[in-house]
Amino acid sequence: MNTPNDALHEKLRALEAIFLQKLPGKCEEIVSALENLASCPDDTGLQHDLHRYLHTMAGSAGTFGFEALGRQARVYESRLKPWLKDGVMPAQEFEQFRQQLRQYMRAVIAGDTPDAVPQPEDASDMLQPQEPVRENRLIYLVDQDAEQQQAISSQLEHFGFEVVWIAHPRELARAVGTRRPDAIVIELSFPDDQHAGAEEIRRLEQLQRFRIPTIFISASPTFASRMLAVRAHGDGYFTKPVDVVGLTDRIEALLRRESHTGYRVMIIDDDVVTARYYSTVLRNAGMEVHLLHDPAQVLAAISDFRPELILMDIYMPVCSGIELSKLIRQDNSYVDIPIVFLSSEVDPERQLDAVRAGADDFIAKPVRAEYLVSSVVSRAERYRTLRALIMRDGLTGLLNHSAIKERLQSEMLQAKRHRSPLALAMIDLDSFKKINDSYGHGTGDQVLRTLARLLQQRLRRTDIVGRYGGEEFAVIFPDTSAVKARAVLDEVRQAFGRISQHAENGSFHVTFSAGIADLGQASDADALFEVADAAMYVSKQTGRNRITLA
Ligand SMILES: Nc1nc2c(ncn2[C@@H]2O[C@H](COP(=O)(O)OP(=O)(O)OP(=O)(O)O)[C@@H](O)[C@H]2O)c(=O)[nH]1
Repeated sequence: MNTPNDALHEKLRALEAIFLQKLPGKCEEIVSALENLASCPDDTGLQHDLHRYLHTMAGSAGTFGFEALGRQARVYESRLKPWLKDGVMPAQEFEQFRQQLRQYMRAVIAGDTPDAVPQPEDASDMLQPQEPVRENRLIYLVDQDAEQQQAISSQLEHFGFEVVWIAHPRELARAVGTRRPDAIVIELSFPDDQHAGAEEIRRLEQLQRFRIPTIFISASPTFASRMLAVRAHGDGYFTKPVDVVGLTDRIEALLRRESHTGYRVMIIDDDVVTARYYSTVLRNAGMEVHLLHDPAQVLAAISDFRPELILMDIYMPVCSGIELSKLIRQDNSYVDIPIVFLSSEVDPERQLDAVRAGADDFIAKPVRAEYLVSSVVSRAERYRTLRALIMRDGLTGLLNHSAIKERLQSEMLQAKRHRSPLALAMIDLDSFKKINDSYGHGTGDQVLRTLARLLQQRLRRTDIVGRYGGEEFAVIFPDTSAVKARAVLDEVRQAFGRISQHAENGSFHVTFSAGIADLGQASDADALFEVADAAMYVSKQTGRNRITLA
């Protein structure tokens, strides 16, 4: 049976085969650039053409296992460089350079070079296959208390989790072996064994050799019991009666931390085969990759794809990578996207130029697949964390007021460009003042978090949810008509109304009112917010707990 690693291996082999097939053509390009230059040695355009071809060869050959060829191309590239700087080519030296390079390229075309047999790096050995993304997150709830099990299950299910109940820790290992859950919620102690929950989790970790995020629940608030959970590598500890909203929060936070992949990476490189090689490696590590071969499209591509990291080559035909980073950095919204040069440039001066132009890092080609993945992950992760701090609302974790406004503006532009529909919903909690007054501000905050999470869970990943103000939320539905958005949001409205909210002095239910506007009803983001807001007020005036189309 084919494993995911076999599949990656096959893809990389296929790309290597394409490189090999194109190699003679690339060598011919170098030879003809060389001959053009020989006929017109003072033409700086021709000098740069030859340099670019050699530079690309130096970077790509090593990547596909032709290490000696890559090294050799780099030697020729560095011999050419001082001439490029001064614009002068000493005739005799150039003639010697020309003879040697031509002879070497002919040998490569004939397959006579020291690395006629490529020894590609085996990227597949370094990468772990990724688990496919599952929409419904699975929780195993190991609990003997039927009443508590019922309360936890029904709340978690409201938030889109699939909950499977397991009556005793001894049944857990078999269940995990059959279907691995995203998280486990387990009682620390069982009547027949005080430590059964903690012990089973430790045993499972040894058996499976991987960690499943685990939260313990217990009647005991003591230091000793908590320590038992710590020693079983528990990620959370809740005492009974369990605060289900807090438990859901903790599970969400744990699962967000686990899924650190999925970063959006844009690769800008005119060398199609090399770019595909890197994209295959990154995709296999769970990232979303957008390949851009034409630098002139960069701003539209960034606005569409919203990369969390840009990898680019320094030498491209239309403009240099350094110029391109300056162009990207001119736009205020893109000053903080990490830009990493992936290039065979070895000249520290040029590397410094790149850093001055706003690059964050420099990865020298050829690069090991494992190194590429870890450099990308660490930079993209930091960017995501910083963005989250700047753009997210502290209470709900949703986009804050300015971020959702900015996002609506860019989504509207994009929708107009692609002639696709878009809807905007404004949502406002009903009689929220009364909830704060009756149950306290803390309980009010809990309700806000509950709605935030429900919206995130029930809507599509592509829908964008923000906290517009106090108890007001906004949802952008890209590619969706207002009528369709109303149908989807109405399901959320009904589900929200069914959730029972808990406070120290009792349980209660909350509803919301909403208004939905359509892209065609306004020309900019501010105006569209106003249209949706006015529709929301109609819902309030006509009895609340309803949705009105503008
Ligand atoms: N707990 C909490 N309350 C907030 C927050 N932001 C705003 N509020 C409260 O939300 C309430 C909004 O009340 P109103 O604007 O009078 O509206 P309402 O009571 O929801 O009534 P309708 O909107 O007419 O259904 C105020 O009491 C605010 O103090 C917050 O971050 N946390």
